Amino acid sequence: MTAPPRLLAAIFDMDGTLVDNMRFHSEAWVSISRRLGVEATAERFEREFAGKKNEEIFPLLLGRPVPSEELALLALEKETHYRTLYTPHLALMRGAEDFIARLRAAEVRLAVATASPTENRQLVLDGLGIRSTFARVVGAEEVVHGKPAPDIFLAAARDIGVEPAACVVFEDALNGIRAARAAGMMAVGITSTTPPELLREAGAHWTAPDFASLPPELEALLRTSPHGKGASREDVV
Ligand SMILES: O=P(O)(O)OC[C@H]1O[C@@H](O)[C@H](O)[C@@H](O)[C@@H]1O
Repeated sequence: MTAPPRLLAAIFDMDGTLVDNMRFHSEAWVSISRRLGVEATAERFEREFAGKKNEEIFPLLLGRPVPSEELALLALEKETHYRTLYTPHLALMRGAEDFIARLRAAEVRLAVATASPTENRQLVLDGLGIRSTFARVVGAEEVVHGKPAPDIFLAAARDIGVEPAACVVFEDALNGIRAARAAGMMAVGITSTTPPELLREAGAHWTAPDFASLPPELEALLRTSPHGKGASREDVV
């Protein structure tokens, strides 16, 4: 890869990245699929649907267009079930607090770009008291196309005033990694949900199990930030 001029912004996916919650989403998806009489596995949600918007997932799941009123009811049912399952487990991903503090100290701009709807964002970002950490939170309803379209990451970068090539995205979903690459950003695959080799195949430059075990290349990248200690471009390649 060609090294970016600097690291100026970090854009975080929320579900599966800032928090380790994808198994609760999958459980809620499997449960609503069963009720609707559709065969669907947790793996299908994690590999094929994760990162897409609910209005994109339900028509794929049901194999037909879903009118907006029906869609709103289905989404409410799935998301309410997910929140009931996940709320007792609410916690930041391992190492996230320290890593975010380091990014802030390095004056890296921070944003969240998530396919999750408002109430899910409230649960995680307000529930953990981290919303004000981010200069911008872009949600599903603000873009027409969910991941793997680049729209949500481009919107985040635009709103925080950083060119895509100077942004690094942290993502756990294959669709999210593809979206980050389509946006022209660097991509780190967090392996909470998907094996590292699949994330790399989708385009992740690096992978890590969590924020406490980030690869050395990322440390070098951090040194190219406004208050980093100064790494040469070659260190990052
Ligand atoms: O973009 P994020 O934060 O990974 O959110 C994705 C999730 O958003 C949820 O609302 C969907 O129901 C999930 O199936 C989806 O995976």
